[in-house]
Amino acid sequence: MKRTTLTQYLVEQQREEQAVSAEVRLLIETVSRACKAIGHAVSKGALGGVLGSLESENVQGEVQKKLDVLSNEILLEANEWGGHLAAMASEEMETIHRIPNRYPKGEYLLLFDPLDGSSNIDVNVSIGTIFSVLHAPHHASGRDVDEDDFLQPGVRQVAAGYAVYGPQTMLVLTVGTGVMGFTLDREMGSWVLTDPNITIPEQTAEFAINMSNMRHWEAPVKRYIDDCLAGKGGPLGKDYNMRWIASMVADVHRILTRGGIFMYPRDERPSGKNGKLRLMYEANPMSFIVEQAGGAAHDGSQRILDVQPTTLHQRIGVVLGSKEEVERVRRYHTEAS
Ligand SMILES: O=P(O)(O)OC[C@H]1O[C@](O)(COP(=O)(O)O)[C@@H](O)[C@@H]1O
Ligand SMILES: [Mg+2]
Ligand SMILES: [Mg+2]
Repeated sequence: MKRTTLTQYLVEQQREEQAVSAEVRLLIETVSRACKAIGHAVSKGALGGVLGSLESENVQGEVQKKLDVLSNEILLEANEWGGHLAAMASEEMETIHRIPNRYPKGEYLLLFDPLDGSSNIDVNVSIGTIFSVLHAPHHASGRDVDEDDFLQPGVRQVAAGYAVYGPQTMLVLTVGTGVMGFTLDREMGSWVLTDPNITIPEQTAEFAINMSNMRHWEAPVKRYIDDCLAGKGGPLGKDYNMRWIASMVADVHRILTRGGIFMYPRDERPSGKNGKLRLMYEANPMSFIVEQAGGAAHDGSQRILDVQPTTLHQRIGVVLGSKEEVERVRRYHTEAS
């Protein structure tokens, strides 16, 4: 069987499809190498001394796990010299990280959630890394990048992807020409294309939501989940199944594989009115991937990829997955307004 590696796929996207520049190709390869290193650390668990929490908190006031910080360092270090970057931004860093002493200035910006699903680290459940690539606006002018340069809507993403550290380590990637899944061949150390042209089935009978927040949800979300729970005899006319892993990467990966709807909606708590997930390095890359796989993503009203960010770490409600169900939730919101 002919094996296509990530490198071969990217070269083909560069030369034949002109979907990526040589710089983006190298950048993705660098990120994918960092993900291999993170996956390696994850797999060592207690033997590598990587489990548990630190004393520190990140910018969102969340206690940092050792692996949050280690993964952030691995990504920073790999990309400091390996890519054509002007700057990086991360869930774990308050401000942007400029690439020092580069001339000409790098053309791209990299954003990442170095370790997604932190609550699952110590219990040996799938976790991941999410990343997004943007152009650095005005890079030709030679001026230093600032935080405002990152505040671009998700439609401008040049590439997005995630690595999932589960029973298999996989990298799922889009450069705007569909979604490709690569599995890490640990013996060879290479990412092998195992899931070409991933598409999400339009219809589904599976939902993913943290039900413990039900009492805080807005009415349209409650209506949708009530309809799902009503099953065959209810308005949707079918029995639904539910899954919640509590790692966005793993939940979205399941949806890409077998369809479904994923929701972390904004809710009526003061702390929930803007949602929980982060727009720039969780919602945007995942929405780009989901749309490229034929699905849809909105925040309850607006398409996520059209949202104009105002701050680097802003949160947003997320509804994504199989088109028909995602559109149904949007309709429920419209009918309620
Ligand atoms: O614990 P909850 O409220 O169900 O939240 C789970 C969600 O939080 C997250 O873990 C947040 O990501 P981080 O671990 O990167 O902070 C998502 O991956 C997941 O969808
Ligand atoms: Mg996350
Ligand atoms: Mg994280």
